[in-house]
Amino acid sequence: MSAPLEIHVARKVYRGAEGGTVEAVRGLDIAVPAGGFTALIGPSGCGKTTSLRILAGLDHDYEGRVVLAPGARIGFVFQEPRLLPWRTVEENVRLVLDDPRGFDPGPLFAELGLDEMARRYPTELSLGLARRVALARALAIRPDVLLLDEPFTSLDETTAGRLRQLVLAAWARYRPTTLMVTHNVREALQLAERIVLLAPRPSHVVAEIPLETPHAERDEAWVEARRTDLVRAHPGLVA
Ligand SMILES: Nc1ncnc2c1ncn2[C@@H]1O[C@H](COP(=O)(O)OP(=O)(O)OP(=O)(O)O)[C@@H](O)[C@H]1O
Repeated sequence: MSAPLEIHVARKVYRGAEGGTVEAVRGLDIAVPAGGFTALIGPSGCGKTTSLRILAGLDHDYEGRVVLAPGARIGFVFQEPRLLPWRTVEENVRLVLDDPRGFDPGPLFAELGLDEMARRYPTELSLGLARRVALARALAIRPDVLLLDEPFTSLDETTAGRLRQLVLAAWARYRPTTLMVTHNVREALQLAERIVLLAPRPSHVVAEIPLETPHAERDEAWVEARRTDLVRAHPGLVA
């Protein structure tokens, strides 16, 4: 199942312990249609993670609103895998489920190349495998909404490429409404149906770029041509 999502943040301010403030977001409005895949790109520190946390209901201290279907299930893949080291891979995934006993990890683990890993502990995994487990944990709840916070950073290009294909395949199969934060324009061009570009802090939307070309037709030449267009159109924001 998919559910549309909207986030409207008039203002989000962080207050430091010593009284200082950081205005992270001002006038941000993003909507993702049900089953869509949107990539969120913006300069470092502009408020992307802040926006995902607000969407996921992890931060209520802001002016604005989030619109989600009642009861929508949200899967969140954080920047770091955040696995419990004293639990096995399978236990880490079961932990987030309402009905862990009714869950058969077989098909999902096979799809993500994790079937040999179920009984391992997170410390035995490479970062790429740990990221796959984090993705499995997010998908296991059959999310209506999938939030991905730079899920491929710090991976070598081969591992990142494989994980991108797994994310794309999972999105195509289950069609959760997906919002992915990334710094990587090529990655956004490969995966998303739309790119939303954010301004430097306090973030707001600068441009929305629809990507209508079918994924199968997005070869390297297409990605490079679109990236060059974006760099020209938004110098300083897209590298
Ligand atoms: N808990 C906090 N307390 C104070 N300031 C914070 C806190 N969390 C984030 N900030 C500040 O708010 C701004 C936005 O942070 P956020 O992590 O959302 O940015 P981001 O776009 O995700 O960054 P990056 O691309 O580097 O991951 C930054 O200037 C950050 O330093």
